[in-house]
Amino acid sequence: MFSFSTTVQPQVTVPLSHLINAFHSPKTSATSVSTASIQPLQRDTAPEHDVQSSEPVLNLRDLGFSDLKASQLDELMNRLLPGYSTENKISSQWHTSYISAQSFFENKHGFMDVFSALRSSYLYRQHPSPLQSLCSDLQRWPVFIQSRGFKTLKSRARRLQSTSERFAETENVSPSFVKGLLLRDRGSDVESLEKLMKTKNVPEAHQDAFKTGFAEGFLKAQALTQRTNDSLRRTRLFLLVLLLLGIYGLSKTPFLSVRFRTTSGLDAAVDPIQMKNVTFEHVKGVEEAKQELQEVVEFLKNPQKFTVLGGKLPKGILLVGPPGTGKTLLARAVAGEADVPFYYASGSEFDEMFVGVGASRIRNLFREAKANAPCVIFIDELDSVGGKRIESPMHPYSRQTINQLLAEMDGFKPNEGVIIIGATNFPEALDNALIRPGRFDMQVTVPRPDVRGRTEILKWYLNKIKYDQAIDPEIIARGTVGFSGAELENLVNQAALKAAVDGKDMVSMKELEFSKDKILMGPERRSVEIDDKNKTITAYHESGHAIIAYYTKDAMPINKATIMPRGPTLGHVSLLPENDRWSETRSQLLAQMDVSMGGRVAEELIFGSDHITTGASSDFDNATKIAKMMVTRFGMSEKLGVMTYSDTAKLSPETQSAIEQEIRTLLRDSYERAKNILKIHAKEHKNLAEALLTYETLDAKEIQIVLEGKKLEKERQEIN
Ligand SMILES: Nc1ncnc2c1ncn2[C@@H]1O[C@H](COP(=O)(O)OP(=O)(O)OP(=O)(O)O)[C@@H](O)[C@H]1O
Ligand SMILES: [Zn+2]
Repeated sequence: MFSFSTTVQPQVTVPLSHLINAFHSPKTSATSVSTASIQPLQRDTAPEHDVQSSEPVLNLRDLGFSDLKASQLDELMNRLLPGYSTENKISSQWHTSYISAQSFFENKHGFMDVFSALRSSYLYRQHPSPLQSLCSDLQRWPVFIQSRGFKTLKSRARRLQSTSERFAETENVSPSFVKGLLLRDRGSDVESLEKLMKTKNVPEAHQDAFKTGFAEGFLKAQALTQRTNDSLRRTRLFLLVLLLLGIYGLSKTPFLSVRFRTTSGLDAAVDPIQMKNVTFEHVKGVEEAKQELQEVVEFLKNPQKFTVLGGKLPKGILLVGPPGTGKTLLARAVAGEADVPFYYASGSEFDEMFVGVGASRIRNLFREAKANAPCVIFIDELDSVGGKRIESPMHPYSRQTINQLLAEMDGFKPNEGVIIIGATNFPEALDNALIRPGRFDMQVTVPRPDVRGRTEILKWYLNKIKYDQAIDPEIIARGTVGFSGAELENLVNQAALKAAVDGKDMVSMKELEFSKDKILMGPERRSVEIDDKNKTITAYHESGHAIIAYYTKDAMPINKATIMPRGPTLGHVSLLPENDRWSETRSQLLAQMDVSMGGRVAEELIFGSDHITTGASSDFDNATKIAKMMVTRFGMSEKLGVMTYSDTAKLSPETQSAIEQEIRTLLRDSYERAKNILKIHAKEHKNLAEALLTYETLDAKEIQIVLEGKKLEKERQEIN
């Protein structure tokens, strides 16, 4: 029998795909409750990594949690996966615990917070590999804390809980291991926050915002924490705080009229929020959605006339899309465009432990709204009230709540002028009754913005700060495939922070690139001493990637090369797709593989095969992933033909080995191609590596100058 105790070291693995599935599509599970599973495994029975399924596994032991006590482990799991509970554990060799997918969704922001903290934590640097793959999977998620001005008090409280409190209340509340995890070198900063709040006389009402801002700022501008010079730090901190307050103020101004709805108690007052100031103008890069909603606006402006003329409208509209893409903003804009009241509710508010509370809140909400029609009712996180998890023990009264919602929706006529807008990330999770005609029967998709949308969003947020006119937002947009509106907003904010910290009076391309890299790769590590030998190896390694990218026809254009350590990496080369790529050609895929190979090939050619380093492991991961996809999914292997092989574990041993053989061949050929190019361009390779050693970072133009054999005139970067 295995039990959690201080002597046995439990190895906890969380199959990432479970989490991601739980997050993205609860329909993968037929049952109503369970989806995500956490499996604390006995060490000697558990494989290091789940090779069979080849899915990325977050191995907590690898993360440095090897000496956790049972209680600490539970505490940690609770933080990572709210809803995880010890009681659920089955006492068998394989402990399995299920958490409700629902509670997982509801806490998604908290969950993200933990990961963003993890990502910027020292652990990331200490144990890069598992976290790295985790983070790259999370890249398409909002892996940082979003600052939003207009969620309910409840969700704001939740956010506070998950960010600033963790920092601010370290002394007594957080168990010490969490402190070690999240606050490794921040102890003194937390103190200075308290001090600062006292000395600056921050008014009570602003303290929370101040704290959140502070904590967020810290996660974001982590470079600060590594300064050693105390007085320097204090000035910078002060600047940072000023800036945060500035940003806070800015974000408040257009929405001054927002009032938060309180939701405690049965008869909670329902206050409409007048959305005069938010219009479609404020929502960028979602043109189709805006067009579809235009009709709704017309209707709200004059419901009677609209219906007399024969216009037909659904009562409910479902906005579907990933987090942070602007669903809430769009709903507000609909109300704002039509100049009608906006009632905000979050699905999770209706989810109550007590009989009738959720249902009565819904009743109140609709009563108020109908009395003030025309108006918009917005229900955020609709899936958490209208999900399929009927009769689950975790949510005993949800059926009642759904029924009430259905009854209310059926209970008024289309021409009464009430429009209900629901938002969800997972339409599949919704109860079928909700999406029947006469209810939420219109779906509007709010996708992640494409390159044009991203450019617009960046421009929009840049216009709120001081920036260098030479900035080309499109370049940043091209390098941020998959970012949501909220993420782009954060990118601009971080750039502004960085500029303030560096004492600049405006944001330039440099700060934008900086914050993009930081979001994608973790903070810079200027303080890390890297000896000359390693620097030289890194310079040749990175130049290797760059040379291959430069001289391979179908490779993406180079954006930048650097040997500045960042996150777990010692340097990197970034490439920019010319457009968002919806599909890729065989030769583009091969080019990507070749570029990945460039680093190791360079090490081998320059320093000899005895001196190759471990630095190429993620390059090989990349190349292998591509090769595997080509063979098993894209039908790009002659030997295996145009067939897809999804579950490789279930294939016959012969097929498995044929696949492996093909992948190996693809990789070997790629390696040879890269070697060939580097041999031909040995001179350029050397020049580029030397330029990197001198200047540390080179942009696309500078790389071109070096490779064309011209002289590079550039200010030497100071490396401290
Ligand atoms: N398309 C966009 N244009 C401008 N700003 C945007 C856009 N998308 C997101 N944002 C910014 O990000 C913030 C968060 O977006 P919002 O809350 O509307 O997203 P959401 O889709 O409702 O997310 P969630 O599903 O997490 O609730 C907005 O307040 C806005 O500042
Ligand atoms: Zn590399």
